[in-house]
Amino acid sequence: MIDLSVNLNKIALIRNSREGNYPDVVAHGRTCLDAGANGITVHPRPDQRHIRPGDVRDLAALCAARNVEFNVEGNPFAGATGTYPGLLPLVLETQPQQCTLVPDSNDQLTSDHGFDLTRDGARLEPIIQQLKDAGVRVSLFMDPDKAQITLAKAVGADRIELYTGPFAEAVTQQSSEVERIFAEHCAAAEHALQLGLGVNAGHDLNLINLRRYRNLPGLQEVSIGHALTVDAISMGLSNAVAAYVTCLAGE
Ligand SMILES: CC(=O)[C@@H](O)[C@H](O)COP(=O)(O)O
Ligand SMILES: NCC(=O)COP(=O)(O)O
Repeated sequence: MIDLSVNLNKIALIRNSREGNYPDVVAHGRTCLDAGANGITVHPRPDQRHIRPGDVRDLAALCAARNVEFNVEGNPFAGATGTYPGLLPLVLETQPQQCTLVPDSNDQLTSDHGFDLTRDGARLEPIIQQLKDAGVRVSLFMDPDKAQITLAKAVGADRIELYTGPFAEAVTQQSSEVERIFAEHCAAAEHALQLGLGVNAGHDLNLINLRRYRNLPGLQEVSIGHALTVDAISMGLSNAVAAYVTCLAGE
């Protein structure tokens, strides 16, 4: 079975468009776990556009109470800014089971590439060691590039998370590239498995492209947020409108 870790960024994004705590991110995390999700993912960003440090603390407590995996993603090189303490201090404080390091810049719209470990490997290595010493499993966000995945093992990663954005886009476009890209991911996954690395995947996975991607060799976990949140709206919108119409009719 492939584990599903639900990314709650987009619930927090809606919450942040008003003052207050509506929707309640922790309550929605509980709903995801009650519905069968295996864990929760968040990706706090320095601008706190969605997940805030308090959410990380509260969701860590929820996941610990439910004995499920908590996965915190983010840029390890982003230092403290304003009320954002920086990824490393936040992870060391909240002790998630897994930390997925992602090479995002501070103002990035969303994650769009894996690590270049030829460039970043040396400064990543002590960070990975520090996290592992604290008992946190470390996954690195990677493109399906075998040479880079060999370096992921060399710098001490436990797992990789394959960046699935281009695969997802090819499926959406019904491009003839889908099978070539998927074959590249399969080769990368097999290479990682041979090195003893675990294999996660994520970014823009959805109910359509997963029908193909779920066949990736050794796939342990997918983290999904954007499409799952959109599906929650689409699948629930008729019911919600009907409930309001009924309410307005005085029923
Ligand atoms: C690491 C990754 O793949 C991203 O999908 C990320 O977790 C999502 O971040 P945003 O929700 O900020 O786009
Ligand atoms: N690691 C990927 C993730 O957490 C969710 O990505 P997306 O489904 O929001 O694109």
